[in-house]
Amino acid sequence: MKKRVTIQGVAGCYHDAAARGYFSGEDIDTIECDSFPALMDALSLDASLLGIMAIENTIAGALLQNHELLRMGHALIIGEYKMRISHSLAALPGQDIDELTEVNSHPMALRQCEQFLLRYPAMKRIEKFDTAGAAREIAENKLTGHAAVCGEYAARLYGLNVLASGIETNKRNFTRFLILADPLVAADLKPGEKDIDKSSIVFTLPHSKGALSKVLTILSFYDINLSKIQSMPIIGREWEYRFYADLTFDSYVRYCQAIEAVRPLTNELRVLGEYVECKNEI
Ligand SMILES: O=C(O)C(=O)C[C@]1(C(=O)O)C=C[C@@H](O)C=C1
Repeated sequence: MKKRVTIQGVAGCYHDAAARGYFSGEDIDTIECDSFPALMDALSLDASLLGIMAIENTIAGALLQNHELLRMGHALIIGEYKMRISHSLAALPGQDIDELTEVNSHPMALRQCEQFLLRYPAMKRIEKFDTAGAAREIAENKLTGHAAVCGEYAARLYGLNVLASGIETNKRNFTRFLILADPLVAADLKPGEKDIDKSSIVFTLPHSKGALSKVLTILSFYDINLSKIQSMPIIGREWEYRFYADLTFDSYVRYCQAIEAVRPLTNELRVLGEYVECKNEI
């Protein structure tokens, strides 16, 4: 059966491209959603849907709210995809860069182009729900004076003219996306144990001396590499934090042992998914 993947954004956005990249060789349908919470709602209403969600970018940093959405939702991570993001400035054909008064895009995309945009103070930055959506709106409503920060593919798809390309602050601009599925579907699509080499977990810690250090020491004892750790404040429990960690490892058995060893030292430990690390970084 053809896979249906919910994306944040409209046709031509980076989520669309990442979904097609992850499932390359397969004919998939992408389902448009206008926000990350809407994407999670769509996943919880239809267990047959898959989802794709950006989680961090090498220039703009983590999408913090998406960590919380993952924790609160019931979908599991079944894979990840890292994609090079290259932005263009696109406007209606015939428009000159000096005529532009407004630039529209996804907040993460605007942040990734900060230095380029600083050169054009006359252009007011307006956040939109996605890059391709911003391009489509300009094209459909014939908005002169407006530009979109979007991918070249989106500019072409909606008939806009590219005024500048490669406008991201740093060329090493990558976004990491997570592939999500309902737990029942995840059980079917999940890689075999010998292929799993990455896991994402979330936990809280008691407020005691060395609590985090003890967890990290145990992980290291089991040869688990901590590829990322992100803390988030716990709302309602002032100055307490929740930790999101990505673990990479060679042995699934050792990883399972490590999880059981750290469990008694943590509170509310939850495995958000076990999957194959994406190696297409460069
Ligand atoms: O607006 C888009 O095209 C998206 O897919 C969103 C998004 C994001 O959420 O970070 C995806 C990748 C880029 O980092 C910029 C924007």
